[in-house]
Amino acid sequence: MDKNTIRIGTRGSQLALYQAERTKKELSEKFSNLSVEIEIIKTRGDKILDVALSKIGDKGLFTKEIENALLDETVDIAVHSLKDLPTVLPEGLKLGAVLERGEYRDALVSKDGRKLSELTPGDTIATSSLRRKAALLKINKNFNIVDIRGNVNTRLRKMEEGHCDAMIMAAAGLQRLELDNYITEILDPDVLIPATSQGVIAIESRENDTRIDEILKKINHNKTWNAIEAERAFLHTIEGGCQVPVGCFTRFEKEKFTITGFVASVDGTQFLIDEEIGTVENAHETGKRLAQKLRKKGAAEILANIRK
Ligand SMILES: NCc1[nH]cc(CCC(=O)O)c1CC(=O)O
Repeated sequence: MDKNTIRIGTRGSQLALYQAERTKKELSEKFSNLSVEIEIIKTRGDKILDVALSKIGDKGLFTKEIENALLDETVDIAVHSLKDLPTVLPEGLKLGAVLERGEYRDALVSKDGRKLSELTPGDTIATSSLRRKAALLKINKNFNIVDIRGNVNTRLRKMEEGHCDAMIMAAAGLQRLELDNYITEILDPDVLIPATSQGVIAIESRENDTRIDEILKKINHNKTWNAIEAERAFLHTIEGGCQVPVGCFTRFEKEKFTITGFVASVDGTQFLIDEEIGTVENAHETGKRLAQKLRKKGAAEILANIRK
């Protein structure tokens, strides 16, 4: 293996390619004689386009084939949207680094420019995320929520064709594709708490690959790392994946941060929310504590009912 080359494994979607290119740029800026190559790998999630994500119920749907390439040493690192990466990674792999977090909130994209507060029960709002669905139904139980799949461009086209009046997407995804002009409204966490790790680009690497560890150390963003340590510990302890209505976000104030998390029933009628304050030294424990707090309030029962 040429020690001046680093091969990035990524999905071929426009968003994934943007993220891989961003990583390549950061690597090239820090290591001028490193040759960075991008390898596109197709995943099962790219092939199944007609089933709601929450119904496939398969962790690592968008990551498994890429992780196998990492383990086979066909590639050296893999770039993902962190929110698509399960909290437990396959044996032999680890989270190597994260890039500075971008916009972490969700965005409303509506066909005629109306904001969320201007939408009425007759309007159809598309999202395939149970987290977004629960939060919308909590705001108005009569909203008509429908599923939608496909990449960002496909979704925008579906809306134009009449599939829905509005939809919710991660603002970061739209921004990365330079589609921010479609954003009608950025939704603050008091309206919709984002997904764990939303807006974070992650680099997965092999355990015990010291050459890669040395490289990744230089591009890792520490503050983002601390935030996602807390958020992923929360998600792991609550035992939520992308198949359950769970979310959290972290705000920093100097050395301290506050993590706010929620667990809800799919219809939004049960909605538990709480927060914890932590420091960078105990980020993991803080996230875990928040999950335990919500479990005491009944989070486990809410989630067990959804999984039934
Ligand atoms: N689940 C798909 C996915 N994974 C990452 C992003 C956007 C980028 C990010 O959140 O980091 C999206 C699109 C969306 O949720 O609208």
